[in-house]
Amino acid sequence: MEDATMPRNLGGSLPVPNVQDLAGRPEDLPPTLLNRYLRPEPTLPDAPADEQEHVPVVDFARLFGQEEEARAEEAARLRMACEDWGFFQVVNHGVPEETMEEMKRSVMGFFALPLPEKQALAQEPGGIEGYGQAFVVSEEQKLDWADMFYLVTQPPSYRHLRLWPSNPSTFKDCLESYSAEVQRVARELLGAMAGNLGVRDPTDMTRLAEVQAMRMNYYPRCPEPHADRVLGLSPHSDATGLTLLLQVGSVAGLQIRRNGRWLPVSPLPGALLANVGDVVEVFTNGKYKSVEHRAVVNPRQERMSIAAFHSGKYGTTYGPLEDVVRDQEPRYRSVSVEDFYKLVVSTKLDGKKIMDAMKIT
Ligand SMILES: O=C(O)CCC(=O)C(=O)O
Ligand SMILES: [Fe+2]
Repeated sequence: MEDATMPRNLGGSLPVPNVQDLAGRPEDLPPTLLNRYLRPEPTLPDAPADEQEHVPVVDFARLFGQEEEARAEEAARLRMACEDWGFFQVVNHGVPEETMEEMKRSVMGFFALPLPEKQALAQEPGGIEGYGQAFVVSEEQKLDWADMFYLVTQPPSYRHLRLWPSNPSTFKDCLESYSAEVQRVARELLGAMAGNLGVRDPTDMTRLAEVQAMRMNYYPRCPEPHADRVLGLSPHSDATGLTLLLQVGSVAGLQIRRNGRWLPVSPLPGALLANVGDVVEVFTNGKYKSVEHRAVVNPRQERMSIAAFHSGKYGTTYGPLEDVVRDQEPRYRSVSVEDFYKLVVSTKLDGKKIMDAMKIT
């Protein structure tokens, strides 16, 4: 059934090879195909190892605890993280460890299934939900060394349960609990941001946690000598309100753009990595900026991650919040959520960043 509430056409992708399958038989990789993954020389350097800063850590339990001083301290850290980094690690978030571990196991179990079983849940043409790829729009563009499995998870009425795997048998229940827990964390964090920003009605911000989608990423190991010239995920900012990312194992791969360099991020055990999305940049009139990030591949080990994207409902509007703009000029346009998703797709097509399209010049 066609559902007016979700961007069903978002990210409709040209067919591309399954990368997990490709990585399993590197001897069959023809040069013309390999060429679609090999990137030109890097334009930004990596941050040298001895100069690497650490993403700020926000203690969720202190931020919402009883002790006033601790709350203020944590709120200040959150403010700094949002203004200066766009990324932060969230610890003591209250998502039960067992729920996180079970989610990781379920995702590992899913990607370990034989290809035909996964392909039974393949994306439909023009749709983003399901197993496949996002945003492949031209034969010329460089491809990511990854497969993904994308599901809309909240609110429950938005779900396309046909695409929810029955194997592993724990997957559905586990996704359901994990999704609700992470949505709670996102909602509370957005509420705390509203407090920091002087937004009088916190629901102006927390409505960005009403819709949730999960992108489960699988990055196969990439055979030498190509690993240095291949990316798992192209540089991008998230076209959502707030993202909460769970890395499945200890293999590193995420890098964020900071001070003109790529800075690797190693998640703390048990932490959720939060990042400000494009919609929060618009809501805050640019006070909090979405930050570009990418995933590199590993020549020896596969890597998986689970990104939970939070955004607003169809039928609402994205634009700078009155309480933030006050006597400033709005620097971003206000658009319907539907039009925002159209921009997401069209700015991908002409390679231009969506924020440029949203900015008032
Ligand atoms: O795999 C990662 O660490 C990053 C994933 C990501 O940025 C995304 O799914 O938008
Ligand atoms: Fe991302």
